[in-house]
Amino acid sequence: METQQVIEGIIEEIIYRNENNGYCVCEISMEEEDITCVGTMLGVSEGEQIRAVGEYVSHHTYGRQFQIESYQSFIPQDRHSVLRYLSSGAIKGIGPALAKRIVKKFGDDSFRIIEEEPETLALVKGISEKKANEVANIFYEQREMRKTIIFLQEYGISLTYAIKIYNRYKERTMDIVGNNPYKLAEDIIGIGFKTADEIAMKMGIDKDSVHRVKAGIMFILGRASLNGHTYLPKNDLIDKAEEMLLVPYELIENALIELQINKQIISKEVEDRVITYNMMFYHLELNVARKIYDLAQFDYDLPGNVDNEIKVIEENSDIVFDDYQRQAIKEGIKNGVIVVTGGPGTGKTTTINSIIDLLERQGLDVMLAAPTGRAAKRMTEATGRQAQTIHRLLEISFMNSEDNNNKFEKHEDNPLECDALIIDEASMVDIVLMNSLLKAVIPGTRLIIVGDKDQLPSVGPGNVLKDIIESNKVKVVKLEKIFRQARESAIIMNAHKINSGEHIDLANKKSDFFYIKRATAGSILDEMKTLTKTRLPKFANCSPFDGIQILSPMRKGLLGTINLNKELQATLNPPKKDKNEKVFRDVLFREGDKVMQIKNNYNLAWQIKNEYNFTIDEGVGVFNGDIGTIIEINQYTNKLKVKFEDDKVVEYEYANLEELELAYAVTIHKSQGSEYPVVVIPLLTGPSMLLIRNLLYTAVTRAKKYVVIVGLDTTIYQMIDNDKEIERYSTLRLRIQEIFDTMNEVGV
Ligand SMILES: Nc1ncnc2c1ncn2[C@@H]1O[C@H](COP(=O)(O)OP(=O)(O)OP(=O)(O)O)[C@@H](O)[C@H]1O
Repeated sequence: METQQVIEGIIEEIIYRNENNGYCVCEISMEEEDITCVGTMLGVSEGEQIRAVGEYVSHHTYGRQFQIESYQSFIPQDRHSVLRYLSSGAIKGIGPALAKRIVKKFGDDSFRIIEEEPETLALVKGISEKKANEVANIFYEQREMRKTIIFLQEYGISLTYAIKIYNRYKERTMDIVGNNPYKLAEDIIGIGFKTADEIAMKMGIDKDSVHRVKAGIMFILGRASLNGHTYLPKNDLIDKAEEMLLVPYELIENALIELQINKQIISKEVEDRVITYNMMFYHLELNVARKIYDLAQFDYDLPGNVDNEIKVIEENSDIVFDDYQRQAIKEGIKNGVIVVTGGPGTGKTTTINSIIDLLERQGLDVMLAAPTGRAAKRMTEATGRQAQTIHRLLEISFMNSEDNNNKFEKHEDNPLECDALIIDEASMVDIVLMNSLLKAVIPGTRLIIVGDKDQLPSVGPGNVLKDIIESNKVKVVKLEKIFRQARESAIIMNAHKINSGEHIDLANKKSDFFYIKRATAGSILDEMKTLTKTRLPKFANCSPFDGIQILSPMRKGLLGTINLNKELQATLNPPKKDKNEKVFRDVLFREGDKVMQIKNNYNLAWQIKNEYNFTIDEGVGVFNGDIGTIIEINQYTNKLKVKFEDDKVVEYEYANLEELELAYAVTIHKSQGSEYPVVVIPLLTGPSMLLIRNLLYTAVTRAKKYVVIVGLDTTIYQMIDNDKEIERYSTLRLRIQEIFDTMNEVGV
């Protein structure tokens, strides 16, 4: 492989340019040869002199090229280049004929004249004074842009980001960044506090700068939200800020005051302690609480013959509802908001189906949605009606990645048109999504929230389902009975035992729940390989690419997902001559690999093609937890194609590979809301905060047909005994209580 080199030359021709992202292909003439260069170059023009750093690469069609990583461009000096530059159209209003006349008159001095004495330009035939000034302005702007890009690169900012930054701030860039580089962390997606801090340190900005401390505090609150919290106790926040920023306490206090004045954060006293929110999360909780209150104010009449109708349903389905189910059905019809919660096999789906039946018999419109594609698909199958993801229900609009707003077409001004909305797998809904959802639900719509409160909370911030239940302000029906059919499943029975802290019987081999004792990480790894490669595919009639899923409590360690994926990739999809590969950061992707999308991307386009390669459906949006297979890695287009379930094919630019992970093994956290025919769980040791009951409960309840646990029984029992939950800082419960109490007091 050739290494980095520096080239210098004149841009002879711009062959292609994408004005949005700055991608450019051009011909550069150097002393000894002409070379095609590709890379990100903003606003360069023919005739400019360029000094670029990069490497020579070989393109399958175009041959040897120079791939530019960073560059500086200079205003041309010699007559030929000046003419070339001015003729290229780089300066609007000057074409080849005028360019010739300018150069004829001023020669090498042309640029100095344009810049310093634009009025003199008017001496050239065909240039009015007005035009001369316009030319001077454009020239000035281009010079500023060039200077800005060089300025940003000097602080180690890559070209791609330099261009993003310039496009955002334009001629104010140097002022803004020079004054407060931390602004970049606020405004530019992809630049976080750490990068901004590095830039600031290179600029010699004082470690004690208030901008730095404020940005650091916002970063810590942002990181907390990634861990599921909507706030941090103020003392915690201060400790973390002191530790990370290494600045005195008073500076942090001052920054907190400034942030509060600017309404970026808010501190509140709650139950004898002061807590601090990023203002956005505070408002999200308030809005959600308010909307739940508004919806709950509606009471609906039960149809007079409701008991008869329930009886008909019972006769048709050959079951008798238990008291809680009957209560849930009636309350679901009567109330503005209701939560139906229960573990696996307790009859949630059966209950929802009856609610839908009864509502539809009254001529009412019912909509169904769930937080993930997989959960929505299951809901569709279980109810026989179309369920959608919440994102699709709210009609995701094309989202500019620079602008996080306006994600959904449905909101308060364009609400969902239905009489009842049923949300399944509600434990996965975070505060951000709940807020977006409730914005689109108008009072007068019944909201029926269904979920298992004992599952792990949502990946995103908040503890929405539990908080709503624990507020005690909204009607909640807990289903507890495990029905006969479900009782036959050891998976379901063991899940309930685990949830109530009871030790499970690991000796029973004749069921759908298996335990294989292995005492070392190495032997567990070996077992994982044989299980997924041969034993389970034969036994369960499905493959690790489609049906068998390994779920690990953690990412790190020999039995963490990172290592398991490496090992299983080598076993299940070993290297082959005709299989292309791509290394991205530390991960090697290979054609044939099983992968998972790890964030919601509303813009990513997908297509479904038929056997003749005609597109039969297309759309946008690939979501966290979607699993697929890599079908192509193209070294020349720098793209990787994944086929997801439902045959949706998605093309990833290499730069977006951070959205994909290998998925032979995924963390239990990531498996929430998904179900797989066969779940294999390695359990040996791990950080004690991960060896907890509801993690095991969530893992086991992901399996439809078989669970196989490989490891140590002592670890399994340790998890069952450990009913600690990972703490989530959230105050939605309090906000709901507050609003109901306040409104009741004022007699609304
Ligand atoms: N009242 C009842 N009498 C008899 N069987 C019932 C009753 N209610 C539900 N069942 C049966 O119990 C089983 C589990 O019910 P259902 O699928 O509704 O539960 P669930 O809570 O949705 O389960 P999961 O969360 O695992 O999907 C089903 O086979 C269903 O037919």
